[in-house]
Amino acid sequence: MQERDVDVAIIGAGTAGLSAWQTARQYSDEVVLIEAGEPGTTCARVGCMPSKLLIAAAESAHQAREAVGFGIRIGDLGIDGKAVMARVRRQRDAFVESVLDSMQRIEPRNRIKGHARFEAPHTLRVGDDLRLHARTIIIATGSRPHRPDALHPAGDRLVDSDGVFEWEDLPESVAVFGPGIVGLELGQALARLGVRLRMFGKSGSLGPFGDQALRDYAERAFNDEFYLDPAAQIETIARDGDQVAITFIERDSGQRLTERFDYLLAATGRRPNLDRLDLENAGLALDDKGVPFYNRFTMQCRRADGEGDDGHIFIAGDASQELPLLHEANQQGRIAGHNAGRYPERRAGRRSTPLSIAFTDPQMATVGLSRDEAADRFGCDGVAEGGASFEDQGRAVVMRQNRGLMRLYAEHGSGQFLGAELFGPRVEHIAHLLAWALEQKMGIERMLEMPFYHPVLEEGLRSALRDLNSTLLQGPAMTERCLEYGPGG
Ligand SMILES: Cc1cc2nc3c(=O)[nH]c(=O)nc-3n(C[C@H](O)[C@H](O)[C@H](O)COP(=O)(O)OP(=O)(O)OC[C@H]3O[C@@H](n4cnc5c(N)ncnc54)[C@H](O)[C@@H]3O)c2cc1C
Ligand SMILES: NC(=O)c1ccc[n+]([C@@H]2O[C@H](COP(=O)([O-])OP(=O)(O)OC[C@H]3O[C@@H](n4cnc5c(N)ncnc54)[C@H](O)[C@@H]3O)[C@@H](O)[C@H]2O)c1
Repeated sequence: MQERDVDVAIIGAGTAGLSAWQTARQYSDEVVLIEAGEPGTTCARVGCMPSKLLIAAAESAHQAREAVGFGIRIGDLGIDGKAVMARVRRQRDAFVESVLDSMQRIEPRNRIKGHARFEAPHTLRVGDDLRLHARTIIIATGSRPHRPDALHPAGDRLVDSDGVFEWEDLPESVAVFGPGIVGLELGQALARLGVRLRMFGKSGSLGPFGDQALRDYAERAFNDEFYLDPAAQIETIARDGDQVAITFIERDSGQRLTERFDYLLAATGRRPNLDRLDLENAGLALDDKGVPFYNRFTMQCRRADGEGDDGHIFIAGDASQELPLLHEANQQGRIAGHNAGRYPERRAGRRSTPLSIAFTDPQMATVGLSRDEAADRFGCDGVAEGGASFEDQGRAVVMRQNRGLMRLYAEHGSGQFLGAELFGPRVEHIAHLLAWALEQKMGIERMLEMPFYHPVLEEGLRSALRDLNSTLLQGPAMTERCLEYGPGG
């Protein structure tokens, strides 16, 4: 058994692990990055990038179909599934390659291949042949798709998001289980690429929305394109020839139907990769799901033997189960890297405004506090709500993308902006403006003083802000758009 002493050992070479390495390396030459699987990060291999590549192809098909609404005839639409998947995989490989290139900056002796697990609080066993003694350790092991037992009867026809990007051709049909962000992004893209699709959820949840009005609106909008039942009644799932047969109660007719699909796509959430780390040897306090308690400003895990969070083990990225998003993994990795590098000194890192965007059409986004979180913090009477529809918004009408709704929350009295849920065309941009406004701690009146061009989608945001301002009793209600701001403004 080879033994080695290091200053910082980072488990997992994903986005969080790489950003942790980059920062911890500023403090020591002895910072090792351990990777058990294929390097290249979840984001580039099976996450953000390949999913957006599939969505881009689907958008193109959708625009071609929609062109007729502008008086433009394109003729018969042909979708070459093999070519679509070839481009997805080719571009995906290029993104992975760029990550691998940047990893070359890490000295080979500090890149360790193998599965790491704890033998003791300061000792990691990597594979069969290496034992590492580390002054500090960062857990950046990411997450993996969860496949509930109920879906296992689908056998080898059961895939998850990792499997989709290995397809060499588009299937004829897919049943998607889970209308979360992964299910909606991939499901809508597949439907737009001509795949026969049904989407089944459980308990009524839909994407990231907490606001019932947005959930209802989004459910209707998606159902215009493909079958979606967020609270589905599934009776049986069985392997049938080369397919999977699903018996379910159809949402509107109440009929019992049995349909066959090429694949059952499990988009039923993700679980942190903490179960094979032998965390019981790490001396950490764990919650009932086995996730370490940690301080979100230092990313320092709490020791099992005390109340404090002053241990030498840190956590970052999807493994922390806080907000499984790329920019969060990056930020958490940076904080963990700095604190592990300069341990035992520690500093609180900066955590930015919560921001999440689903690349569906219309897009879904959440910023800052949800309505329930705002009510918990300020009391129900302390929170004002306002909103606007995209249905009559000028620029959205021009583009034939006038579907969607915005809900904004602010604090009564101060007029402080608190958060928003958005469903609408390209709301990724409005979500960023709102996140930046939150970072600046802006009030609704000040946000209304910002410039708004004409005609742009952001004028819809102005309508929502006006509505919220009048609920706050800080300004007049919006009466008629055109009179004040020009058509649709
Ligand atoms: C389909 C999909 C689409 C997504 N789209 C977006 C998006 O558009 N925008 C966005 O912000 N986020 C998106 N995400 C989420 C985003 O990809 C993740 O939040 C992010 O990649 C997490 O990074 P990470 O470093 O925590 O984990 P990872 O990149 O998964 O890295 C963890 C690494 O640890 C390794 N590892 C695990 N256990 C061990 C061990 N014991 N020993 C050694 N190595 C180990 C793993 O092999 C892995 O390489 C998407 C996710 C999915 C699945
Ligand atoms: N655009 C993005 O930023 C993006 C894209 C994809 C993923 N992500 C990240 O990945 C995380 C995981 O996404 P996800 O969609 O896999 O998980 P999720 O937890 O958001 O959604 C899972 C969905 O599956 C449903 N579900 C659970 N068990 C089920 C069952 N047996 N049958 C039917 N439905 C079931 C849940 O009710 C929920 O609606 C997200 O929270 C997000 O942070 C981000």
